[in-house]
Amino acid sequence: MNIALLGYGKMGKTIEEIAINRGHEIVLKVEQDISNYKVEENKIDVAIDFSIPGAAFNNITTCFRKSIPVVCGTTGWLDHLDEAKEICLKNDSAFLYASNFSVGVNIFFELNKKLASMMQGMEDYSVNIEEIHHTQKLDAPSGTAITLANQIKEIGTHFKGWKLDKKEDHFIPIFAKREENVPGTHTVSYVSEIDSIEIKHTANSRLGFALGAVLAAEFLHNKKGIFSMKDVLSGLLQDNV
Ligand SMILES: NC(=O)c1ccc[n+]([C@@H]2O[C@H](COP(=O)([O-])OP(=O)(O)OC[C@H]3O[C@@H](n4cnc5c(N)ncnc54)[C@H](O)[C@@H]3O)[C@@H](O)[C@H]2O)c1
Ligand SMILES: O=C(O)C1=N[C@H](C(=O)O)CCC1
Repeated sequence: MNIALLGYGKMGKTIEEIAINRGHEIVLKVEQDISNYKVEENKIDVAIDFSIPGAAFNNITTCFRKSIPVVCGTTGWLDHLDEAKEICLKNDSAFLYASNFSVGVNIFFELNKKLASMMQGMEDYSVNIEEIHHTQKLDAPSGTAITLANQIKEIGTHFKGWKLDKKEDHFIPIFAKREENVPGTHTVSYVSEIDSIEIKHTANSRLGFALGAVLAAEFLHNKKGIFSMKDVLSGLLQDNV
């Protein structure tokens, strides 16, 4: 498969390594405004965007208008996600967005939903989310923490949303910490006076994110429409998802 990398930073480089190992070719690397590149000259099968919040929407929709399917992992631009999906469908293209491509985190998402259902009505417990990432990260809270909070909100209907770094009635607090060289750690805690229940995912490197993104690109090749990591992993996480 011919892959375009939109963003060639920490993730772009890790994805390149895995894609080549899996027999794919990187035919384009976009590192600045996409209008400076001759995208159509490269016979791209799938584009993978891990860029910056301010560039993702333009990168992605430029590809849709050229009928190039896009896998996107860039976080911090979700206000425009629905618009991007509309542009994808209008142009008969394909799109797969995930706040986190790691298989382990996608299992963790399912555990989060299960635990949130079990904790419904347990009024002695209050929930909070902590995310820890490296100090270069541009957005806070992480996209993954937002996904976790939205999952809890959908199940615990009394929640109105989430708040960053503060506790407020009817909102799920997300505490964002930045520490050198941390690829990504997420903890969901339910705390009462008597005890605490925690589920935690720790990424030991960026390889899991990158492998998931390449698996998603392989899945999206020759497809049309909007997909999620659940579609990619449905065979793998068979019974319980
Ligand atoms: N979904 C996931 O699984 C997942 C995992 C890791 C990181 N991320 C997200 O991916 C994004 C990138 O992460 P990273 O660690 O590689 O960051 P990074 O800072 O290492 O790399 C970003 C790259 O984008 C480039 N860039 C700047 N402007 C651009 C433009 N207009 N078009 C294309 N590229 C441009 C920069 O030069 C830089 O090299 C972040 O939003 C991060 O949150 C998501
Ligand atoms: O390194 C990052 O930046 C990461 N971003 C994603 C997020 O915001 O959830 C996934 C984890 C790593």
